[in-house]
Amino acid sequence: MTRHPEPDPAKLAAARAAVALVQDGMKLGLGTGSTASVMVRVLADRARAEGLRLRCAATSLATCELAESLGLSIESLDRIGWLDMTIDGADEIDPDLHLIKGGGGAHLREKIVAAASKRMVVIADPAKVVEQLGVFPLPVEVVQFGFETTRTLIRRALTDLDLGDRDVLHRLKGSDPWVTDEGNWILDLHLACIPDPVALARALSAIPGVVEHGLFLGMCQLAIIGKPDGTVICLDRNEGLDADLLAHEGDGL
Ligand SMILES: O=C[C@H](O)[C@H](O)[C@H](O)COP(=O)(O)O
Repeated sequence: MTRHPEPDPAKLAAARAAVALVQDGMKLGLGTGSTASVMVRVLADRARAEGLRLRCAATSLATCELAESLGLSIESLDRIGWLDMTIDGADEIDPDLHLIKGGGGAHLREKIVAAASKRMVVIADPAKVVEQLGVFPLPVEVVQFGFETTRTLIRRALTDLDLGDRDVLHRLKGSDPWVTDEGNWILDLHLACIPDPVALARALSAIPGVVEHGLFLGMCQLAIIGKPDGTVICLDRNEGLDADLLAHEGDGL
């Protein structure tokens, strides 16, 4: 039997709290990434132990493979239809619960699944909580055709938004382009800060070769931040971020 390393306690705490929200009969979206993988394991354990009848859609081939290997049955999103809840990770979370996602290149499918869900719950460790988005490079999925043209149009958009002359880097896997589950490439925008995420999202979406960017604005209703001591802080979009959490940001809590 394959042994898996002990999960990070903060991620595990967040995953357990999110899985506690799952009810029998629910239709679920399963996110992608290291935190979402912990959640899939916790979910599979609970589903097995309690005999939960769940219908799940995966946000990536990797999550699909993991979930099925643990006994969760995965169906296509279109077959399931609208979902009760999606549980996913994030690369950055700001005080309005706006997110940067796509560090693992899955943000296109993740956004489609989140848009099909009544509720998007994000799970993360404290390092993901920021006062302003943008330190994490913003992933943008682009079609391969006209790649350099699209990159130039993105650079122009950044200049128009006064974001300066920033690196717009082609994501690689070794020396080859990173290819998404949908067969596209990714540009990582090293912006340092994003003062107006709404304006940037609008500008990027208007560029023809852009398939999807990693800004998730107004999609997440609840963020569950796990702490290394096993406790969690829940951040509801309507209530804003916990001041203590922001004060501890960066020092590992
Ligand atoms: O493309 C990947 C996803 O958006 C992930 O949910 C995000 O990158 C967070 O991943 P992790 O939990 O591994 O930090």
